Amino acid sequence: MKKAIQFGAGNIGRGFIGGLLSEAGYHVVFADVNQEIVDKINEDKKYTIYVKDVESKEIVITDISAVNSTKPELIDEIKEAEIITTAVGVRILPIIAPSIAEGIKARKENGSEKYLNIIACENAIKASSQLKEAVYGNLNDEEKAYADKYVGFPDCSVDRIVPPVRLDNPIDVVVENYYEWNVEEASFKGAVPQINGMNLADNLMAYIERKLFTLNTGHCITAYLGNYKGYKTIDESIADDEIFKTVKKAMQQSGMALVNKYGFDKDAHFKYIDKILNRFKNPYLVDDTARVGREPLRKLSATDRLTKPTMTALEYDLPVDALLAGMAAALKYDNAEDPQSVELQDKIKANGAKAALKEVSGITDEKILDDVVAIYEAM
Ligand SMILES: NC(=O)C1=CN([C@@H]2O[C@H](COP(=O)(O)OP(=O)(O)OC[C@H]3O[C@@H](n4cnc5c(N)ncnc54)[C@H](O)[C@@H]3O)[C@@H](O)[C@H]2O)C=CC1
Ligand SMILES: O=P(O)(O)OC[C@H]1O[C@](O)(CO)[C@@H](O)[C@@H]1O
Repeated sequence: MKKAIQFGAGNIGRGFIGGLLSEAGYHVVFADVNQEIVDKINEDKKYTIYVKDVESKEIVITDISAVNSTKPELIDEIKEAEIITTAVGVRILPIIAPSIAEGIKARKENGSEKYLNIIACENAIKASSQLKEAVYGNLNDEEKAYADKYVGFPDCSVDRIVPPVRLDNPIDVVVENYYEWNVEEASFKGAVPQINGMNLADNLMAYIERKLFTLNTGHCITAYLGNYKGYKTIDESIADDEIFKTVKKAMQQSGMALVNKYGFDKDAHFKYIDKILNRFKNPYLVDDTARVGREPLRKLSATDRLTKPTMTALEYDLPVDALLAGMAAALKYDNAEDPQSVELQDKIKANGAKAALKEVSGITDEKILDDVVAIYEAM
């Protein structure tokens, strides 16, 4: 039996990566802290992915089980796994790293010469490399040497919109039809697994930035502007012509930065942007602005979807006004249920918008900070 472990039985875990692994013939063990979900997966041993788009379909995912990721059973599962994937959120990676390290130690103690590949499917730059660093922090030199030989950490980009939906069965999921999962071929250890839907790539940074600074840039600006105007969902927000125009312009400004940086074909890239804007309009997905805008401190940080494309565009002397409008809208994001939004608003109240943005984004260019604040104050 080929075994895969999917850390995080949430939306992407069940709605995308876990589903692909199961369809590729793996027995998928979901590892999660949510005991209710763990129990339900073990009880049903299957769930349904509802694809809701222009065309709808249902895919039943089978040959699955689950384990509580805080329990010792997880280590036994890691001993037998060929592949580990994560979709837990980038800030959770350091929390799961010690268990993964324990699993690697157990494999070494068993004298295992089986390869293990670990792919962090998170919205972040080189998330698997980040996880590797956290795992290696829990290994001694001998264990690191073992991991260097047998454990791969290929980076990836992961793209499918899977909003949380309350269905009668809590482990069923609703997804869009589109998906794209690009994984760095050269970093696999041992034979590269053949998984339908997993695209092997060699220029991963280009794929990661293409996705993060196009879909995620446009998506969060839609969320922040939509929230500001009182819309609840992404499709409602993008139907507002003023928001649509700002979002499209921001994606094109980020796009021109990518075209210059990576030599992408401009026409093809602008078509990619239009396709993404159509995905935002999907009326069958009820995707809250609060989900897409979640954790604004992370989204405004130096390497993420607002600041990084802006700084790249500036390096090439390209216009950035729509991206700055997106940042201003992020500063306006005020949601008492999102701890990072509360922290952001506290920082703004304590020190002003300019100082808060400077601290959160790492931007030191006074003119850019002033331009964002001018838009923010005019809103
Ligand atoms: N939902 C989406 O459309 C997409 C999400 N992503 C990325 O995928 C990642 C997960 O996002 P979602 O699936 O939306 O979130 P989610 O909140 O639906 O799922 C996260 C899961 O991780 C579990 N978890 C939390 N701490 C854990 C731990 N210590 N050990 C094991 N499991 C733990 C949670 O209980 C939850 O089931 C994020 O990095 C997100 O940026 C990427 C592309 C699309
Ligand atoms: O999961 P994050 O990084 O908080 O951001 C939400 C984003 O993730 C996605 O769910 C999938 O890429 C997008 O829909 C959205 O832009």
